Amino acid sequence: MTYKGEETFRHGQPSRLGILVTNLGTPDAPTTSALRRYLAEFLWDPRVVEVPRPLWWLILHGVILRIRPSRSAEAYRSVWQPGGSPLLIHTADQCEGIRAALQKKYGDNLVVGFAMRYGNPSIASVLDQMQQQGVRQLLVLPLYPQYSASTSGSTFDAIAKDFTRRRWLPDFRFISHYHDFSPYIEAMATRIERHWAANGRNQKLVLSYHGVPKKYLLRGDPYHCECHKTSRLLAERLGLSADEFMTTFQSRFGREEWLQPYTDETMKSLPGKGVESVDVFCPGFSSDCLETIEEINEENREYFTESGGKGFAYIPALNASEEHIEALVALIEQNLEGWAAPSNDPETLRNREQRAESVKEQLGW
Ligand SMILES: C=CC1=C(C)c2cc3[nH]c(cc4nc(cc5[nH]c(cc1n2)c(C)c5CCC(=O)O)C(CCC(=O)O)=C4C)c(C)c3C=C
Ligand SMILES: [Fe+2]
Ligand SMILES: [Fe+2]
Repeated sequence: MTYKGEETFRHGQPSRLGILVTNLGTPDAPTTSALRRYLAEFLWDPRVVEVPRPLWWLILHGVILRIRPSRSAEAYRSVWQPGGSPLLIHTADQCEGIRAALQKKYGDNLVVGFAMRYGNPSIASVLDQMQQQGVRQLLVLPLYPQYSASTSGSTFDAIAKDFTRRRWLPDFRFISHYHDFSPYIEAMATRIERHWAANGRNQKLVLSYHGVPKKYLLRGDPYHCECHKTSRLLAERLGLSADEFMTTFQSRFGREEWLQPYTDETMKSLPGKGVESVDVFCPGFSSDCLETIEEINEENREYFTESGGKGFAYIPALNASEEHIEALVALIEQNLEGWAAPSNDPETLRNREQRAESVKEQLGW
């Protein structure tokens, strides 16, 4: 076994602080073959589907990967933009926003990159680049406000797996969640209030989160609890009473029970309960993506209006908005505490190189 390292290492090389922003990942193209590749990687992750491997392999390869890729490709085609998948575009913009804000303060001794848990750019490729840039202190921020083993936990696994192949590991910090971080709550409240000021306010605010199987909650995953806490803090900040907002769970996958209430069933039943208009916001999605643009703003809008609902407004995700970037930068800075950006002034680097050379000379190397 040879570990990855840099044979050309020089002591006078700058060392840097790295911020790695990650998200879930998205297919490379809205085609059946690209979706098969993406879904095969995503759905084989044991953090995502907790079914015994041999049985799951048969179901995944025998059934799911034969049917789902072409259906999902069609859905992705409806949201695809000239620059690619919305999730990728927003994540790249967020990374740029964070980089601009942090480099203004810390200079280029701090580097910011983004990677995807599944697909491209891969975590391994971005960590390679960071190693070449001399990153010796690494902070990882998965853009999942609420912790779930299937998302944040899985991202940690991917980093840890990458580290098993490296010789020189950096100092390492990992932000596993930020569901109650007040600048994040404030950014969402600003977004919603601005929407209300421009478009008026509907009868109920529905806060829809991606679901997970109910058994994950029963096995100890804090995701459900963190979603409800985010909703409570947001509602408190907006001054909403209990009947003015609700929390629902979307994107069910497979046949078992997932977290309830389901967003789609809620949209079908609300008009019959006297709720004629809704605003929908998705606090768990840091970027708009297939699950918000197509599933909420197209599918669920249709369920609501076909069931007699009159007004349906989708409030876009935080994306690369100024208030979101500010919140993420505040989160990063809080987690950088005690990590001074390294000093890479030319004189320090020259001195370091000279000291190393004199040690080598003494040893006759
Ligand atoms: C935000 C948190 C997310 C959690 C929790 C989550 C759990 C989860 N997801 C699946 C299955 C699928 N999810 C899909 C898309 C998707 N999921 C998230 C986020 C969370 N998933 C995002 C941001 C996206 C969109 C990606 C994009 O490219 O826009 C898909 C793929 C689409 C499809 O074929 O429907 C699947 C499949 C499971 C099983 C799960 C929890 C166990
Ligand atoms: Fe998902
Ligand atoms: Fe979906």
